[in-house]
Amino acid sequence: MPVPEGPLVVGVDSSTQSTKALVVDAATGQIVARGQAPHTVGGGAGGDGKESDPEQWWRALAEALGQCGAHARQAAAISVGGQQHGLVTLDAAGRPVRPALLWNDVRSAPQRDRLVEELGGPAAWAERVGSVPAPAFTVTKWAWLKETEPEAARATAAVRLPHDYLTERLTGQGTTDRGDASGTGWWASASESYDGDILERVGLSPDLLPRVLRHGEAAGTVRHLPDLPLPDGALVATGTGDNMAAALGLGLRPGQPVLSLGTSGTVYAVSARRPADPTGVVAGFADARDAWLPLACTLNCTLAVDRIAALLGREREAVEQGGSAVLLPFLDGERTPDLPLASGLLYGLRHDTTPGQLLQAAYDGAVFALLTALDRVLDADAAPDAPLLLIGGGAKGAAWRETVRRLSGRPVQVPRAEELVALGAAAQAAGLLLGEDPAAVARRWKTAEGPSYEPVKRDEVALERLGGVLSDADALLRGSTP
Ligand SMILES: Nc1ncnc2c1ncn2[C@@H]1O[C@H](COP(=O)(O)OP(=O)(O)O)[C@@H](O)[C@H]1O
Ligand SMILES: O=C(CO)[C@@H](O)[C@H](O)COP(=O)(O)O
Repeated sequence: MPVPEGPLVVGVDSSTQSTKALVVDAATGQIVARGQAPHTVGGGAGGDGKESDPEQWWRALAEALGQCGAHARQAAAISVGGQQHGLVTLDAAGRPVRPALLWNDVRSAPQRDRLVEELGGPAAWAERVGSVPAPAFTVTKWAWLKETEPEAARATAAVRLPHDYLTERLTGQGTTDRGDASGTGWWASASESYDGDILERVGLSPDLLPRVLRHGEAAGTVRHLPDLPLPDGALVATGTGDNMAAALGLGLRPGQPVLSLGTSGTVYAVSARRPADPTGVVAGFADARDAWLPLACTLNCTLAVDRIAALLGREREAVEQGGSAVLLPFLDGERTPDLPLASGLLYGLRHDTTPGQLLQAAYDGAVFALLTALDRVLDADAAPDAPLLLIGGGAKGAAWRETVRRLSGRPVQVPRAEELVALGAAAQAAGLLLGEDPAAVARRWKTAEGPSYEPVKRDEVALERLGGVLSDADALLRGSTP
């Protein structure tokens, strides 16, 4: 391995399933060391939620950094990208009051419906906040907590997002950034500030929230932390949500579409225009710089398809083409389309349907849900033939890639760099350290380079079949019948 040229920086991705840490040479983008440690997601008291212990994220960070050996101790700057939306409630001593409610916990669907109506409906939310909240959004989770666990809400002295929690443990300062703040539902994109009226409606004092840093500001420096292999005094960048970090990590320019296949499926692009989609399909996030990140997200992506592969007793690549089965893999309810109470649906079985075709149908269902949002995400700046940048753990799989090609009809590019969230965080840390634009840092590191795949003819028959089943099964998918 070549000797690093520049100062070393650390980029962290604290996502749903694990923490990944990279030590990167700020001059060249070369990955000098990496570490990864898993997280546990539990169902909460009733078993129907999605919760994780923030303390475990901290321990996972220590473990992942520990795996980076001496290199982490030489880092001059660090930044943390984290799963978006999660509600972290801390007591006066900074300890979690209860496990964090994660982005894919849909128990706050009734509170979401009420909040949308109270504020004047979807169009009013889109205009003011930039997004019509899904039950993913922090504001709906806080409303759920106030209603369902009032003692926990009363004991809360600070409210944080996952990346804020980790950043604060590094620096001792309560901070966040505009990218991740834009997924709370109480940060209004129209005014680029916390919305006092929304906070009042859900009974949350702004004093409990972190300060929103501007792009390029430092969150602080690493304080003395004996359990973490980082040097005291290293610079800490703002950090951001994982999708915003990946956009930085790709050095994304406006109009370049990204499809990310991880626990969540996401489709997004950077835009110079503030998004405000009244249908609620597109969340109008801010990016981690000064632009915007219109994004649509599904709850059921790689984990759901892996689960179906396991049920069928097949390897994830053991797909077969053909047949007429349709599988909507909405195992966790769904966000795109907005069906929080849905469960998975299988239709179109015949005597000759094979297990491999059923697995392919699960891939089709997951990719179809994401692609329905692609045109809404892209604005007038987007070239219709721009390649889809395929990232996330699923991008390593041929079955995912071929499904995306067949159902999108677009060229696909798969960046060789695998950990784009952690790389984006590293680029943010390098940008802070060197006084450079983090997206320019990532472009200098050539993170988006990788094999390109020509477009293939779009499989209109499969798309039509999927769309037909989705609309015919609407009543079933909207109901709570398991
Ligand atoms: N070689 C592979 N082929 C296809 N999918 C893979 C491969 N390796 C990992 N994955 C998928 O990647 C997913 C994790 O992706 P990742 O982007 O790390 O998720 P997250 O950031 O949500 O925790 C796993 O659920 C797994 O299905
Ligand atoms: O909710 C969203 C985006 O709005 C998700 O994309 C989360 O940010 C979780 O990300 P992963 O753990 O799947 O990376």
